[in-house]
Amino acid sequence: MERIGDGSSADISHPSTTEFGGEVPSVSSNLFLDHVGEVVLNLNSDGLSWKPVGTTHNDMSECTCLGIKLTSKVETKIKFSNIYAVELINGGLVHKAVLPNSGGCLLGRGSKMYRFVVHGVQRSKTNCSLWVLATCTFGHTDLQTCQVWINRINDSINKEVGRPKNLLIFVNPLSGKGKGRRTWETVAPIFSRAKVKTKVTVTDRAGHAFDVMASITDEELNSYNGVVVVGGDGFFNEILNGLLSSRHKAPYPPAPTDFVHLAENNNNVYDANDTIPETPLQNERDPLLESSGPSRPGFSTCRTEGRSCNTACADQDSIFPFPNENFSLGIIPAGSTDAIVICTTGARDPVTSALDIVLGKRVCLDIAQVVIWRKTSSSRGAPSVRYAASFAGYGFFGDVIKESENYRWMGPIRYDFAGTKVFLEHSKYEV
Ligand SMILES: Nc1ncnc2c1ncn2[C@@H]1O[C@H](COP(=O)(O)OP(=O)(O)OP(=O)(O)O)[C@@H](O)[C@H]1O
Repeated sequence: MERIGDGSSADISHPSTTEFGGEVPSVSSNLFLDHVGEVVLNLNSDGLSWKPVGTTHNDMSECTCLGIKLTSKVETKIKFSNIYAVELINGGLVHKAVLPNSGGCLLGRGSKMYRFVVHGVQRSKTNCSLWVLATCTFGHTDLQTCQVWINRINDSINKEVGRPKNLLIFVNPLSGKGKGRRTWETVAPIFSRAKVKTKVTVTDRAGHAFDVMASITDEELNSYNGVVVVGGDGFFNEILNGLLSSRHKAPYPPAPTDFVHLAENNNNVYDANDTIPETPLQNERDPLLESSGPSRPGFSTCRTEGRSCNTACADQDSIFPFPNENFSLGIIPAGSTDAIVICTTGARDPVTSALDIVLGKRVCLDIAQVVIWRKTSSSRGAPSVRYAASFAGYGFFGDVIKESENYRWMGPIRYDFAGTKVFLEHSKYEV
């Protein structure tokens, strides 16, 4: 056990480090906790815990830190997996504590303190799918003590696996009712606090993000830990298609029989499995493309040892040359429907999504591949391929989406309006 402090009366310490079998040595100090008073703060391999000092059985008044009700006798804990940042803030007076130990030995009344904030998350009490921000401010009269704590906490959170360091962000300013940019401005401080580098592109037209994703080199893409979409389902699918269109290689499914007949009549028989060229890795099993699902072309849910991931994982029949195992896709909801976010996080909350991303929380995502065979003899060559993460529409649904674009100014209600209009047109669709 290592004691960090300046040797003030309450901080009398015999600096020592307890280290078991290479584990993170636990550290302990007396610090001042905003709104609580003097506490003994401990750091161990799992996280932080603290307990108020100098209280008696009668001192059972309550206060709140990290949104948790504290009584003077209760030890409070937060795991490193739920901490995303720690930072030194301007010195100044700590808030007068609620607990009677506020006038403890660490601090004379009105003393100036150096302070650091631990930024964490916790589940909302009213909706367990939501993260809420939770902060805790610790103080000490000695700057060096604060700095040592900041470094120790940073060392520990940097060891958390799967957290991104560098992200490519696309913002659709017209998402929903034009709230993409505002949504990004709301969550951007979470990324900067967590020291995640971001390269932000605000699109200037439909198809802009597709073009960037389709043309970016694998080398550049792999300098990022993932792509984050600030927008709705349509925008996410656009980026997904840009990402996969030139990178996902897999045999096509068999062509429909009517297509084959029609093609034969035109003396133009295509072999549906006459697949996409340039698949040099076809038979080489990429160690990053583990799958637990049945062998079929395309993407499937995957599980890696002891955890799930939301990186699109291809089966052995398909090639998805991503050297970066941790490459992930993220969405911060700003759209009209946001079905993908609701399905993957259980909530439609930009802050929850941003926190999931900086904390490296992942979930698998199935991707559907839609192959559109062309029927004209002039269209020999690869069929048209699309990818979808939430749904693929044809006929009535396709018409509704197309029509709804004329009423984007209405916001989400445009789908109801366009749906009614297209329904009343009473079109027929061949399937
Ligand atoms: N700058 C832009 N100007 C016009 N259209 C854009 C721009 N950027 C992206 N788009 C297009 O806007 C379409 C819809 O965007 P998005 O999915 O973000 O919002 P939404 O349609 O309101 O939400 P949802 O898809 O959840 O219903 C996307 O298909 C995308 O191609």
